[in-house]
Amino acid sequence: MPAPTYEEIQRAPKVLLHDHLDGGLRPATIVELADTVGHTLPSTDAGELGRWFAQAADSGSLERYLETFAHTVGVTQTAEALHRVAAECALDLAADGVVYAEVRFAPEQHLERGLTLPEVVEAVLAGFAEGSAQAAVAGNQIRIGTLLTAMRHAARSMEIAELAVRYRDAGVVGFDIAGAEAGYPPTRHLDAFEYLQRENFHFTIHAGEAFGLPSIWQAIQWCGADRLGHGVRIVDDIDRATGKLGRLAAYVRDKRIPLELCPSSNVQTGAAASIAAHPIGLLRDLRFRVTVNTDNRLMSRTSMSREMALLVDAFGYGWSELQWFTVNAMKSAFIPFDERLVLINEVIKPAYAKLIG
Ligand SMILES: O=c1[nH]cnc2c1ncn2[C@H]1C[C@H](O)[C@@H](CO)O1
Ligand SMILES: [Zn+2]
Repeated sequence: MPAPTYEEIQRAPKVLLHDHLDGGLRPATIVELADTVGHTLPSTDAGELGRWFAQAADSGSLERYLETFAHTVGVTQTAEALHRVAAECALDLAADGVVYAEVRFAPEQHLERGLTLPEVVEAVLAGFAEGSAQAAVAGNQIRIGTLLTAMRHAARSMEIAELAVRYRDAGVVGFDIAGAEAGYPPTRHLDAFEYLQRENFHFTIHAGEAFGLPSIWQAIQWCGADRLGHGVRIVDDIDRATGKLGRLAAYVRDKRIPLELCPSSNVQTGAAASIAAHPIGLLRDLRFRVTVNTDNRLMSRTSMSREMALLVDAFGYGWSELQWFTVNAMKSAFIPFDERLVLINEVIKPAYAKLIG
């Protein structure tokens, strides 16, 4: 059977669990928004700006990669701007064939021009709703769940966790912490995670990206994370020659803890040397609960289709592997079980059955 082409992958239903709203702005939108608020950009040409983000993010260091967000966050400080970028995010994902996405952002980073935390959340939720409705009219059905992120270097995680719970019936399906990992362990935010567990809420934690096993161990065994944002460094607990798992890696696999792997992003921040050398190959072979994600479409100049196409090229994957990643992601989503099943049985499986032939 011939390898899936990029165009075919784009038409296939895909599920995305790890995508940052402020890492996915369209370059042309950044230029327009910057103009209206007087924000200075490295370039006011959309093409050049797009290339600048990718190059600046290609630093080999998470800290330097994160510096590029000053521009996307800088131009999204009003309700109108947040609404617009959320709507465009929904449209862009839907046009790429994503049928279910969880998109995250940090409300505390959008308060510079006087918005309150609830106003930030409401603007984004309204933008996702509008973009999803427009996409449906164009024939691309997408459902978007929102994750609220707290910045791990800051001290607002409890407040953001409460905000997420407050909006749980309005489209917020989970919570996360992000930002520089080294020096900011997950247990710094233990009170927020314990609160969320008492509320029967869901959360993922960025862990095992720029820092290794202690971060993953804390995220799971102290904080109770449902999923791992990246988690790629779990390979440090696996003997690559024999495939023998250490106790933490065995626990992650036994418990079917989903890994939100983001291949291109990991190459940019130095967590993997190349796509071909990315641990996703090993982790899939060992049948961890692997999912494929974009992380930041702007900084990585990527999309769900592109991430999958890169894996097809590097590892020779076919439709059955792409379906496996997609079903894994849908099983691991934070929406209710019955709603996940509907998407798996009525959208994903029928489409891949046709592709597999
Ligand atoms: O891959 C990442 N690791 C840690 N933090 C990240 C990553 N991608 C984006 N962020 C940060 C920068 C954003 O401003 C923030 C909220 O989306 O999350
Ligand atoms: Zn991320």
